[in-house]
Amino acid sequence: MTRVKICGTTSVHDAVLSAEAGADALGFIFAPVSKRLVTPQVAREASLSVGPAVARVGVFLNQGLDEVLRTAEAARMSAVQLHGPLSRLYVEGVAAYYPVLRVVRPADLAVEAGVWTGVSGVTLMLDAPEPGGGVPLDWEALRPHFPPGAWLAGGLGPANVAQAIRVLRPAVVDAVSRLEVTPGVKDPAAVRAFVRAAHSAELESYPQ
Ligand SMILES: O=C(O)c1ccccc1NCC(=O)[C@H](O)[C@H](O)COP(=O)(O)O
Repeated sequence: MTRVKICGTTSVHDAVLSAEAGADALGFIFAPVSKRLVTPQVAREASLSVGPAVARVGVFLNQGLDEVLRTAEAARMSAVQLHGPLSRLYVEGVAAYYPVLRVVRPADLAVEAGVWTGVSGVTLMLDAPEPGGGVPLDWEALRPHFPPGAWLAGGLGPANVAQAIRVLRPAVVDAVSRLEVTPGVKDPAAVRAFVRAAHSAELESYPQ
């Protein structure tokens, strides 16, 4: 079964809502540019409210190593998601402390898949060039380069997630903008429909 990450959690209420809907992971965005920015204090409270079976992913964009590690610790994150043009040394530095999702854009997928495949503690996540923008990717075109075990984001929602899963077979699907009533506030019906659609997607009928 494909697992689900619900990103852009900004309150205890929405953390519990996503967990009760069946989410496997919650994302907390600590990048100051985001409309879904959350404080480490609120993220910590939300993180502790969902129990140990739900992963908590701290999301960062071009932030200093020290800031990433301190924030992830303060917010009780279980993994860290890294966006931006970062050095291999930096990514490996974070991976020494937390499981890392290294986010790559479609144009860089083939090269980055080569760099990170087999590197312990680092998992590839494919996302649109503008994170949190709600724009879907061309899944068919990306299929030859999408590595087993990678995570998928970019314009996913209840209506298209099953098709994305059939084409790319990601380990985890991630979404935010199509699951909100307004940036940072979840739409309960959309969250539930997204988790249901992803968890029940059929893989057999799509040719590999
Ligand atoms: O969503 C944001 O505001 C954001 C800002 C800066 C860095 C990352 C951000 N989001 C990361 C995510 O994991 C989103 O869920 C992912 O980009 C998919 O977003 P969407 O296409 O809106 O579903």
